Amino acid sequence: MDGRIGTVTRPTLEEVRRAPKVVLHDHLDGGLRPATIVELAREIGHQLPADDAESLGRWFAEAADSGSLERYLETFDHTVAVMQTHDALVRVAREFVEDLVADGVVYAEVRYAPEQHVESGLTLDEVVAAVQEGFDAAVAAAGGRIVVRQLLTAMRHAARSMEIAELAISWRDRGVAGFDIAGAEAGYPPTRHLDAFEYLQRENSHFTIHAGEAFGLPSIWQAIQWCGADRLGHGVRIIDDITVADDGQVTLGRLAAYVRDQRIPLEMCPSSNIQTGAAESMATHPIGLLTQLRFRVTVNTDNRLMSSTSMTDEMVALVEAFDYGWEDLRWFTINAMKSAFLPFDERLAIIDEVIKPAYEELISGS
Ligand SMILES: O=c1[nH]cnc2c1ncn2[C@H]1C[C@H](O)[C@@H](CO)O1
Ligand SMILES: [Zn+2]
Repeated sequence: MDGRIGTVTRPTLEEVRRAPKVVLHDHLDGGLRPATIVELAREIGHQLPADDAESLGRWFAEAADSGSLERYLETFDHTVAVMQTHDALVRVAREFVEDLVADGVVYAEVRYAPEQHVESGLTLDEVVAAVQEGFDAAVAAAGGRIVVRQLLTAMRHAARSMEIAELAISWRDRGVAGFDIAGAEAGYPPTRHLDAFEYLQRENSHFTIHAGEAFGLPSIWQAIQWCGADRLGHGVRIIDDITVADDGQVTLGRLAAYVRDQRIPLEMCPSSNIQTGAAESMATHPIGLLTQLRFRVTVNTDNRLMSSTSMTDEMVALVEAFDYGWEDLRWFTINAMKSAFLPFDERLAIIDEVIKPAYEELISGS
């Protein structure tokens, strides 16, 4: 494919890979290299559903393609199992960032739940330190081509969110930019963790909440209006508060209007949504309408291993589904950088010095 459709030039896979990209929603335990899982599992005697890297990669993609968030989440048992020691965490974190660099990502917020990595005796603090060590090594090796921050996730079915929020604050100047809750959404509303969110607000910290993925508007409403989320993880179901009449007239309900008016960032993860049943297909994914309505849409991978994807692949899939061009990809990228949990001057520097000049060149050359 040479990228030309009629007279319009479509961004090609290789061009998109070279373009600077920003990811705000990418799980550390959802982005291991299959070959690394095989090696680490062998070291600790963990039984995997496949023995070689290629079949294991395929197994993850197929098992995660289940149409249900709960079943999708079961696949993490195998990644979390091999991430229980200092050395394993350092390695996984280092390789994760190496893969982001190779994919052209210039800024990443990487999340995981420290409470899931203490089975072999590491403390929560040691878990965060090991991940940071891996990130630092890969960032140094990349020579400044990427900036990476951790987001600490608490599992919504568990009861350790306050502890994890305190951990995020204790690491706030050492690589941790914020907090999140994840896991099964139905039955576990965000308000269960209100004390943690209120604590973070009092600390002038930042957090995002997985909401509006496997459950609808009440989850989004609670995340924003009760818990004070800065961003929404997924947020796809905000579409339930938008009506499009036969004549194309669009009406926003009060919650959708609030999300758009307040420029609340939506961390959209199209491929993941198709696997968990939150969206039917790329072509019908709500990201199309939400982009058209100028919500603050960002594009993310969620779990590169389970969705067998990358930032480049997500962008290219959107280009193919919605005929997006460079201006659209730049808009997604700047939206994401504006929404990062990084100080304003640092966000601006990446937008002005890295993102804009690169897209300017891509746009003028297309
Ligand atoms: O998309 C998701 N929704 C809810 N939970 C998720 C999603 N992707 C990953 N997780 C869970 C499984 C991981 O073990 C955990 C921490 O990264 O977060
Ligand atoms: Zn997620």
